[in-house]
Amino acid sequence: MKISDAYVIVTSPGRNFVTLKIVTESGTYGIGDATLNGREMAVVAYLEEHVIPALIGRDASRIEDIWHYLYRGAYWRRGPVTMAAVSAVDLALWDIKAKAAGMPLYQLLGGRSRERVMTYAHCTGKDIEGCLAEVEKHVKLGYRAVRVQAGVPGIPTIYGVAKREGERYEPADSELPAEHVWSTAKYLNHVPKLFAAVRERFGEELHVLHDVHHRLTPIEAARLGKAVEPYHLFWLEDCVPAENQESFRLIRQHTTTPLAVGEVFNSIHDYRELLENQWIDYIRTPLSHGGGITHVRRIADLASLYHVRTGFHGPTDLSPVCLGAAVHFDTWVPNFGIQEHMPHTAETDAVFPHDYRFEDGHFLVGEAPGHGVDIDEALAKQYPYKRASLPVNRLEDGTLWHW
Ligand SMILES: O=C(O)C(=O)C[C@H](O)[C@H](O)CO
Ligand SMILES: [Mg+2]
Repeated sequence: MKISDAYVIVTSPGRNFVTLKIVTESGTYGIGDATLNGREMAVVAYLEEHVIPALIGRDASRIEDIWHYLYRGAYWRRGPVTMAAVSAVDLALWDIKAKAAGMPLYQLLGGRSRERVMTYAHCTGKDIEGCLAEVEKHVKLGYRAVRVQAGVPGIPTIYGVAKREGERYEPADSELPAEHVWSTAKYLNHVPKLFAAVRERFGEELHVLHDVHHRLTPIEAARLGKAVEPYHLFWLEDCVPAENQESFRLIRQHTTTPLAVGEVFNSIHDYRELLENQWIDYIRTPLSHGGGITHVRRIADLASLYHVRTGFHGPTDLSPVCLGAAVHFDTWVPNFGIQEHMPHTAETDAVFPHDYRFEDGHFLVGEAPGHGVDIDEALAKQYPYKRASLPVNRLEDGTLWHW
């Protein structure tokens, strides 16, 4: 099982994706997602300059040892670029191990814990009516859970809302960062009205989620959590920037709205106080940013001690490789909660053939050995990399804020 070759494939079938391919002497190969939205080429450089040369000749079956070699052995630990690279190696090695065992990945992890994986869709509108129309569309498609984000009067562009009605939301929409304007007061006054309208139109059964995208202070987040309690959200996501884990103590003291955190985390250490103090309800770190299966399953196990469940990040800026591996993980992990689902474009799906399926608001895992996702390298070459950046956010007086 010696690693004989490894290389990076960058492709942009509608948006940029970075894929690591690891090949063994026997010809068995695995692929991992190394995409970090807006910072793709930083991960490519880290992989090509520092990781791949050290992988050649190693035993691909020693996943645990290679993980520690890349994490502990690097001296410069953690951080999104490093951990995206480590994650890609880990996902590719689990793919190889499962293929060598002739098993779908979920079997290797411990087998099925459920028949299907509940997903949530993004529903966005420039105003409440537009958003309700999107919810209606997604309920008809079979979704049991929807994330709702609507434009706020007086704020020209806002996180999570598509530029045109009916289009998909794409955050990395310009070569250099676009500048958005933010008003906490306008937002806080508007959001409860959105949820009141959703409950009135769709009743009590639909699971409803919302992403604050790190924009509030702890006391503002506490106010929002309390204000939306009557609409019993499935979760309120990233209500404050979480570098200071202690912030969640205050939020938790004020509200029973469930809290989800962690799409920008990349280590179990980012979660320790949040979990041990039972300040959150869902962990969001995707396999392609949190150190792959080897590390994220440790986070999930720690979370399970505190009744915390998984709700992995699943925007279009994670490739089908990450999503495919996530569907295996979600099928196995005992403390599964929900899986985010933003459908990829047809071009992306063609570059990454896969055997996971979407049906009736759920993902169904495939039975092919490995994680079930491949890359068509010839097709990938037809879509060259294009620089794209995430926006920045400023308060109305010009102060730089959290995007
Ligand atoms: O899907 C979500 O919950 C997000 O917050 C999406 C992020 O904005 C996106 O992944 C940034 O690259
Ligand atoms: Mg989010």
